[in-house]
Order: sequence, then structure tokens, then C-alpha cells
Amino acid sequence: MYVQYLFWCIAVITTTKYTCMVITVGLNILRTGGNWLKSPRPYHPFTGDIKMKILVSDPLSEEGLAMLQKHFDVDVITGLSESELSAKIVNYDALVIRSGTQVTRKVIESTSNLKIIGRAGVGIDNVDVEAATEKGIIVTNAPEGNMLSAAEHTIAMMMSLARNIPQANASMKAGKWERKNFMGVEVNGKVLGVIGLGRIGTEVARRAQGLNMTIMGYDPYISKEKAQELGIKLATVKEIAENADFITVHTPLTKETRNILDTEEFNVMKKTARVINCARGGIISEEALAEALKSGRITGAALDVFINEPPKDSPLLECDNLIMTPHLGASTEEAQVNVAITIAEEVTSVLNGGTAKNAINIPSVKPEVMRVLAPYINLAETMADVCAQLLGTSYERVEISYYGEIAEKDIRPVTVAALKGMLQNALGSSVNYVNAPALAKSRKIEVIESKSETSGERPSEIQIKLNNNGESVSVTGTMIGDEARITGIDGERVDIIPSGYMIVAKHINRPNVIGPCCMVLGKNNINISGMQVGRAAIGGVTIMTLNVDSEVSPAILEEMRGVDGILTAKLVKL
Ligand SMILES: NC(=O)C1=CN([C@@H]2O[C@H](COP(=O)(O)OP(=O)(O)OC[C@H]3O[C@@H](n4cnc5c(N)ncnc54)[C@H](O)[C@@H]3O)[C@@H](O)[C@H]2O)C=CC1
Ligand SMILES: O=C(O)C(=O)COP(=O)(O)O
Repeated sequence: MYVQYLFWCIAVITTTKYTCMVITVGLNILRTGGNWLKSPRPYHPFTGDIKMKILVSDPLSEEGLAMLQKHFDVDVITGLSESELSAKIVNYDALVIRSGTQVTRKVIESTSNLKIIGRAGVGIDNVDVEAATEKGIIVTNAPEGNMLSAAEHTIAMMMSLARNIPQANASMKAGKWERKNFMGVEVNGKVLGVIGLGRIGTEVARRAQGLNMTIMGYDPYISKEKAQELGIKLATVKEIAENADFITVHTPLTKETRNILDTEEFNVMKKTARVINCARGGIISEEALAEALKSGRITGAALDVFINEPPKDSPLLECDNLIMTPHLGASTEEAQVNVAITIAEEVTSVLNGGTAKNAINIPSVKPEVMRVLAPYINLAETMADVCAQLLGTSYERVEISYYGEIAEKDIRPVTVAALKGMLQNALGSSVNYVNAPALAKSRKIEVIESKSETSGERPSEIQIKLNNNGESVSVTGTMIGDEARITGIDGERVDIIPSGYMIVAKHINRPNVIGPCCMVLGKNNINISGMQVGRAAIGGVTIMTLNVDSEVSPAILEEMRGVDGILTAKLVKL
């Protein structure tokens, strides 16, 4: 009896479960128009939600992986070649890398869903940021998580150079006891030249000051006051080369910094000089360095980074007075947890429709500023969209003016949003917040941004003006509470809530114009949900805006334009 009852219960539960599954699968197919079945992505069997996919192509700490795995489908596949990565990347929404993955244009062009490339570390020289920007992919990094580790590694390299620790260790392991071969120097009282006084450079300088060293620094982008505050004497690269006992580089690798220490600089260095590169391979010319080390022009060098990693057939490998580590600057437990957590947060935020705090190719502002800007971002995008639809042609110049309180803020994201709104009519969904400025530039659209903060009582207002060949349209807008309002078109005061379908018609302010216009809509069964008429002197030109509940065909618009007194009638769709 009990056994029968048990079987009956199991049968009911199983049948209910499968019935539910069949219903949810059916609903999901209906909801997604069949795409759900075709999707190559994993899905939740009951909710039908497609999980976003993340490819992690370099080693990432467990802490970061666990955060990503909570919300996404994560694959960790390291050691991929360019063509393997290009083939794999197609269905992924995010790519997480360190310095081991080369994200080339070919890789980026192979993507179709990728929204973000997260670099769990500082250097993004292994990412073709331009290609990513063109494709609208956010590139973000973790600029602070590994800086102390990189600074400590630099100090470790300096002390190893001063006391020949790696060479002495190797000698002992070879069974020798060579005390006189490894005579060292003190760093106390010596001069350290630091090229690049950013996050890591200043941390190195601070630590070296603790060792009683004098710091000379070169960084064209920091002020004298800042250097003074840090206790660093600013100097040229040549002065550093001539005077420093130890020289360390902490810049990114750019056109300007490539070979910043070359034969010319080695030729003026002290014979006892020792140089260190824990930043990027190529900042110090490897060829010139190998020559200076072999010829005894300088005493020693320590490299953590190389032009090719690992370096193959490099003359450097033959230099006994060179210490090398295999790009270990950020390889500490602490740094790896820090950068992985930062990148997991960035990726999670972007894939959930949020922002990336450290985005390289999109303006990022502090969260508290973002809270103030957010409504204006939407407003500017909508206004620029309206403006572009009203102009109806291409445009050669856009003027974006900010008035009142908003003008005191960092309005870069608002301008980007305006550019996106302006371009999306022509370019559709291929334009986004990342690539809008680059697309405007490539289409040779001049962007003029201006701010007037001195407007006293004036509330925050934005004006967007598009110009083409002497023709122009301007739209002014503001926020009233939480509501976006268009407050002016071509200098006429209006008060429109921008949404749905709107007809904007210029007309002569006299009787028997507005009525016949509304008749045209009425007889075509188009409901008017809102209406605004500008105030101009009788007989003057003014603007009428009509919010309508449905699409208005070109033929109906043409009929409106035929009404006596109507000068233009344009449909705006939002
Ligand atoms: N070996 C490793 O594992 C690690 C290496 N790094 C590398 O260290 C380097 C520095 O990183 P951070 O300090 O975080 O960067 P940062 O951006 O904070 O500082 C870079 C500094 O270089 C300066 N600079 C730029 N162009 C210059 C030029 N032509 N001459 C002199 N200075 C110039 C900038 O003004 C800035 O102050 C980067 O190349 C980064 O990739 C970072 C972390 C770990
Ligand atoms: O953060 C950087 O720039 C680094 O060079 C660290 O590289 P890694 O993440 O250890 O491959």
C-alpha cells in the first residue's frame, strides 16, 4: 500500500516537472522568436535566460573567477594563438586577459558579441584599442591593484643589482664559494633616476627615499609643484643618464618612450651605472643595452619585461651582468587578487548594462558625478537624435553648449552621448558610447563643446546645434524634476516631453493653419496626444509640435505641408 503510494507520488512529481519544463521551453521559444533554441549559449532550463559568456585567456586568481562564475558562463582557456583566439572569441560577451594574450585587430574583427575587454593589470599595449573602439568594445584595466607589487619588484631588482644576489646564488648552486667576484655597492646616498613618475614610479621613488637615495625624475606630464611635493628633482633624460647611479623606467610603451634609453644615453652614463626596466620591453633599447653591458660601458642591468616574451635569440641572454625575471612585477598573491576582483567588477557591471570605472576608451567619471550627469546623458542623446532627424541630411559640425550648473561638471560623457544620438540615425546600432567620438572624427564632423557657468539663476540647460552647408537646426533641453524636456527649437521656446512620434511644423502664425493641419491627421485616423504652438507675432513664423500616437506616413506629412501657411512638417521618431 505504502509502496504503491510512493510510486504514485514519484509519478505525479515527475509528470508535473516535465509538464513545467515543456511549458517553460515553449514560452521561451515564443518569447525569443525561436532564437532561444538556436542560441549557442547556455541557458537556464526554467527561466530561459541566456547566460552571457566570458573567455578568460590568461591565468586569473580564483577570487576573480568565482565572482564571474556567479553570474556568467566562464571558460578559462590559456595559451591561444591569434588564429585560435579569433576562432574562439565569436560567441563571447567579454574577454579577460593579462599580458599573455595579444588582442590584435584580427581578433577584434572576429568578434560579434564582445562588449568588454578587461585587462587584469595595467598595460594595455597588447590590445589594439583603436580596433576595439571602432567596434564599440570597452577596454578597461585595473590600474592600481598591482602597483605596489611592481614597485617592490623594482626595489628587489635594484638591491639584487647592487649586491649581485642572483649571480652569487647561481655560483653557489654550482658548488663554488666566490666571495671576491661578487663585491657590491651600497644604495645609501646614491642617485636613483626615475623616468615616468606615475603610480609605480612615485611608489619606487618613495621606497628609495626610505633607503636614503636621492631621486632625479623625468616626466613631462607632471608639474614642478608635484615633483617638489614628492621630494624629486626634475631633470632631463640626458641629465639623469649623466648623473644617476641607478636608472629605472616606469612609463607606458609609446612612440615617445620607445628607446628612451638608447646608445646616446648609455654613452654618457657613469661606468658604474645600473639600469632597470620593470615597465615594458622596448622602453630601453635591447640592442643598445646588450652592447653597453657587453662592452662594460655600464655595470649592470635588470629586466622584468622584454620586446618579445619570452625573449628568443636575444643578445641579452649572453650578458652575465644582466639579471632577468620572466615578467614577474605583478606576480604576487596580493596583486593578483586585487586586479582580478577589479576586473570581475568591471566586467559584471558592463555586462549588466552599467559602466566601467577604468574604461580606457570611454570617458569615465566618479560615481557621485555620474549620478548628477545620468539624466543629462539621456537628455543629450535624445536631443541630438531629434536634431539629426529635423535636419534630415548629413552634418559637418555639431555645437554642444552647456549652461548653468551642468556646465560646472565633467560633461565628457554627456558630449559622447550627444554624438551617439546624432549618429544613430545614420549608423543604427553600430554606434555606441565607445565608438561615437571616433566615428564622428572619421566622418570629419567638427565637434565644438562650450560651457557657460556664469548664468546666475539659469537652470542646467543643453543646446545642440547641427550645421550643414549653411543650414542648421538647434534644440535646447533641460530636466524638470525627473522629466526630460525640449525647451527650444531653432531659438523658439517650446515645452515638449520628447517621446514616441512627434511632428514639428514651422508655420505662419495666422488663423486657419493649425485647424486644417489637425484635420489632415484626424481624417487619417492619427490621434494627437499633445500639442504646443510657439508664440510669434501675428504673421510671423513659429513652430508647432504635435505628439501623435502612431506613425505618420510620408504621404500624410506631404498633405500637411500642402496646408496653406505650413512651411515645413517633419516627423521625429524616438
Ligand atoms: N612588470 C610588470 O609586471 C608590471 C608592469 N607595469 C608597467 O609599468 C608601467 C607604469 O605603470 P603605472 O605607473 O601604473 O602607469 P601610470 O600611467 O600611473 O604612469 C606612467 C607615467 O609615465 C609618464 N609618461 C608618459 N609618457 C612619458 C614620457 N614620454 N616620458 C616620461 N614619462 C612619461 C606619465 O606621465 C605617467 O606619469 C606601465 O608600462 C605598466 O604597463 C605595471 C604593472 C606591472
Ligand atoms: O599590469 C601590467 O602592466 C603588467 O605588466 C602585469 O602583467 P601580468 O598581468 O602579470 O601579465
